[in-house]
Amino acid sequence: MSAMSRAIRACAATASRRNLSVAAASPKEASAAAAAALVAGRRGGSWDRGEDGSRVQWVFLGCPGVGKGTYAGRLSRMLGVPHIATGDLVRDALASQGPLSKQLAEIVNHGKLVSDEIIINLLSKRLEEGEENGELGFILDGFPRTIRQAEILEGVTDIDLVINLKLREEALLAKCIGRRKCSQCGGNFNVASIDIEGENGGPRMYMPPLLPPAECESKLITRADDTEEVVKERLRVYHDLCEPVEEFYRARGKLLEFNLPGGIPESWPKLLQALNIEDPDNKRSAAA
Ligand SMILES: Nc1ncnc2c1ncn2[C@@H]1O[C@H](COP(=O)(O)OP(=O)(O)O)[C@@H](O)[C@H]1O
Repeated sequence: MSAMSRAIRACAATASRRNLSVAAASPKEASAAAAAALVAGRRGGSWDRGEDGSRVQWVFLGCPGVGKGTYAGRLSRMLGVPHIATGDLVRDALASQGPLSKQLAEIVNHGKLVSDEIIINLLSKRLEEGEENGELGFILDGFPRTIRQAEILEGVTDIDLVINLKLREEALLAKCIGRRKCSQCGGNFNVASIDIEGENGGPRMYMPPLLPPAECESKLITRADDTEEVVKERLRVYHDLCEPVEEFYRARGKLLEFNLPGGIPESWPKLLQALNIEDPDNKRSAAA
């Protein structure tokens, strides 16, 4: 049995143990309206884990630097489902110094995609661990990234919704290069200050830096693949290999396109609105 088929079997076994069904028939037509209706009609507008055992099984798509990790992480904490980022799984494997580590460094530090086999193995393992810990549902970030990965996922799970985050290309490179992480507390920051003129009379886009607190300042690290050259290659790879995945889900009526209007304070409430999730900050201020 090939590594790939073992991985598919592992993925399929995980899915069936988790009682996931094979994707139900979905509308054939590409349509943002279909995705919007999907969001609006879902459990009376609530995405909380339902009493019927239904749960969030979402995917985040989007170019490097768009903010998938930030928004997927926030939603995961809000909805109580795990945020599974395949980039993090890859970085953990890289840091582990195991036999895979050297092979991965060669690929990742050149901005290329890891093979479908490796990534599905890492993901299957992560899902199995989650299952052992009683996890339900997931928000996937950075997977699927190829049509083959999307087909495998579609064969073993019923993805509810795919959120495609979009940001103007000029901002993406600056955002990647500006990323910093505190090596001690793990906090994510960004030193880039983005201020771009509006397109065709549209609004100007301002994204202020997200600076670290003083105690983190001397402990900041930059990802090895966040150099200008590697980010440009990652963006190229995204357009070539990952953009067709957007079309894959668009054709199944699962894609919700979301254009980020600016930084987190501006974008987060609008994203919640697009997802038909009540903003807990509004709830709190209404109750006060
Ligand atoms: N689904 C995937 N398929 C193949 N490679 C992946 C996948 N997810 C992550 N990787 C590898 O890990 C790297 C980092 O991923 P990620 O943190 O998601 O970066 P990005 O900021 O480019 O979205 C990618 O450049 C790629 O080498």
